[in-house]
Amino acid sequence: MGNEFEHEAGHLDFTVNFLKAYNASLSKQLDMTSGDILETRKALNDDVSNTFDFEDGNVMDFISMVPEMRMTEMKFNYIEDMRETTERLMHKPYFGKLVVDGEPVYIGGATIQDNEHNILIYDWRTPIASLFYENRVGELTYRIPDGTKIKSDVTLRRQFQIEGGKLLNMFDSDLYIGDEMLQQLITDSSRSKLKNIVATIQSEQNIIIRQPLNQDTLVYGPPGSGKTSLAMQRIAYLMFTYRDRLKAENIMLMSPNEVFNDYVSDVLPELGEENVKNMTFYRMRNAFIYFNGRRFESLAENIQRLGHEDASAYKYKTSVEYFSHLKQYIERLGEYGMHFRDLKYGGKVLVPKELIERVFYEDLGAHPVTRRLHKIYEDLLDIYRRELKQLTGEKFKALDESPEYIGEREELKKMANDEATKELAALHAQIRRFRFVQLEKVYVRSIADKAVRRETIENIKRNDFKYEDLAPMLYLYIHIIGAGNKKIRHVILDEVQDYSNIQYAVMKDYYRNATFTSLGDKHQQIHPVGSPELIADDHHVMQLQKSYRSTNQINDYLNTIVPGGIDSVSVDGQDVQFIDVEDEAAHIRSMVSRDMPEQMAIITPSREAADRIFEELKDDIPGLKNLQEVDTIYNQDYLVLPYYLSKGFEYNTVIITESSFYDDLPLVKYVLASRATRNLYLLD
Ligand SMILES: Nc1ncnc2c1ncn2[C@@H]1O[C@H](COP(=O)(O)OP(=O)(O)OP(=O)(O)O)[C@@H](O)[C@H]1O
Repeated sequence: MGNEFEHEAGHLDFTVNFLKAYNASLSKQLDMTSGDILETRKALNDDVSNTFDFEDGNVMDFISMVPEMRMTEMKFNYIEDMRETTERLMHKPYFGKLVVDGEPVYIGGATIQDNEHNILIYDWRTPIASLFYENRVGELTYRIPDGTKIKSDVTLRRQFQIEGGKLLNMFDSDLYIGDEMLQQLITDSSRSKLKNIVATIQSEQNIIIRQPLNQDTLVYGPPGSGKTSLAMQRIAYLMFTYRDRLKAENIMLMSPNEVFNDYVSDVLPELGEENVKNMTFYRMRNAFIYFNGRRFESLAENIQRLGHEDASAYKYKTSVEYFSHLKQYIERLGEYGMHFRDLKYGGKVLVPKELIERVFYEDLGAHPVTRRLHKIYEDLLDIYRRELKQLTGEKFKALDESPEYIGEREELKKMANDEATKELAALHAQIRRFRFVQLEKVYVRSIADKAVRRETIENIKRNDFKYEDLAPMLYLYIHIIGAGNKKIRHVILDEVQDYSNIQYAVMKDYYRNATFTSLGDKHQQIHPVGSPELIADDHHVMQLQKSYRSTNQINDYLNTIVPGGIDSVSVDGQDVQFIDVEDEAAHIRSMVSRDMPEQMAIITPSREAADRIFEELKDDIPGLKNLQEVDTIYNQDYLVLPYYLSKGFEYNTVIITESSFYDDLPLVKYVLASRATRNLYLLD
């Protein structure tokens, strides 16, 4: 082994030196290329005057220079990318090695070739690197992009611990007896944000990461099984494997809340990739200008309200029965059930709703519903344009005749047009936003339950839309008026159990060019009511079993809440502490004065309780932050937060206050307790 270690240390030195030299030469090339770009730009400035002149031919000069400029800039970007990659790799060129059919294969963060095109390092996402994540040696196979399986004889699998370009340790796993690197990572709680797991991806996780792009995948797994980590690794894998057609702007990460995006934001840059787009279900409504000015309850407000209010409307609107009723209702809208609003302007009705209805059902009756509405939209825009023209004419005449306005005719015309446009802005907006369709009424009529319907009407009158109204209303909009984002090709959706079937359908139908990777855990329910299980028969469903986050003691406790939920792959720690206290703040104060944890989350049963305990502790715990519903920045080691904001995160130490609050909400308790990596305290 001693010799082997020296041999590997020597190989590492060689690789690091190569990377350093490569990096230096790239920096030089970069200077030269940026010089070229500056020169071309200067030449352009000198040769082609600012005012293009076709006669002079300088427009043609300009056009002829474009391809060259583009080539130079592409070259610049490529060199810049490679320079960044070599910079990143210099500190840790690789983390693993295989010997495949007698040849060494080093695996790291990017593929690097030497001057003779020998591959020094294989990117972890290349097909052959997949063998590394089988976590064993022997006769193994991997798949190449055309689907062919390649049989290989793997005689060595080695993991390296490398820091600052120096080899610290290495482990051979010729027989899989446990992953020492993984154990070391599990005990590392030095960072508060999610980290990448590229060096220790487990074989069941590897299969999920490498699922093909063209299918919908649904992954279930217990707390700590790496779902969020996989989501991020999978994005990196997809961007690499399908790089010719999938860029960061084509991938959407659907997050459970706004802070979550910040929590995961380090992973992709660390893997050398750009962060992708992000969205929450609640934020999706902003893309529908119809709903501007409508106030929808947020998810956090919904959770708090339904903690103590009757939830029958919520249950009805998230039910599978209502969803199938809604779909049937939409199908019949072509014959009856559409509702319209008068198109009004300045207190007078310009186009009465009866007329719109007649055009919709009679004149355009042969077309699909969405087509009919778009035809009406065009007709109404024509009417708007006519009104604008007429009003502009009247205004112009008035200005022209007024002795106060002396100006050029063109100036007066513009003034008249501006004034008329302003006056008709509300009319224009009604049309542009499709407000002539009375979507609220269509929605209300789709509700078969009388009591729920009555309650919904009252809420709508007060402009008080509930969270559970959002999904059916967006669904109606998408299917009646039509809306969608065609640019997104893949959606990664975390915490899938938190979405109802209607919500899921809204996302699928809105991102209609995208396939989905959805991940979640049926047992992690933070909502007091929850939603029926997702029906996703057409998805490729996969199940994770093992959990890597919490100590065995915490996992044992979690298994008392959901028996058999977790297969713990972890380390031992201290027992879970159940503590009866008079004064929770005083207890926490004395706890941290004895021993300040590296990170800590104090999780409370409500916003009020969070505010209270924060006030009591803020002077004792420097840097303590009271996490808010609207926060978008996660970066904090000491947090107080109400339970419904804790989704997806993890902390070295978790203190759950007023823990008996969750006695009737065992699945909420399950989520909160599973946030702890090392120490869990349940106070009461
Ligand atoms: N293969 C792995 N190697 C190292 N660490 C891992 C691995 N898989 C998961 N982890 C670690 O386990 C912890 C839990 O991972 P993650 O948050 O991705 O799980 P999750 O399934 O999304 O959890 P939850 O459903 O509870 O939110 C993280 O600290 C992550 O780094």
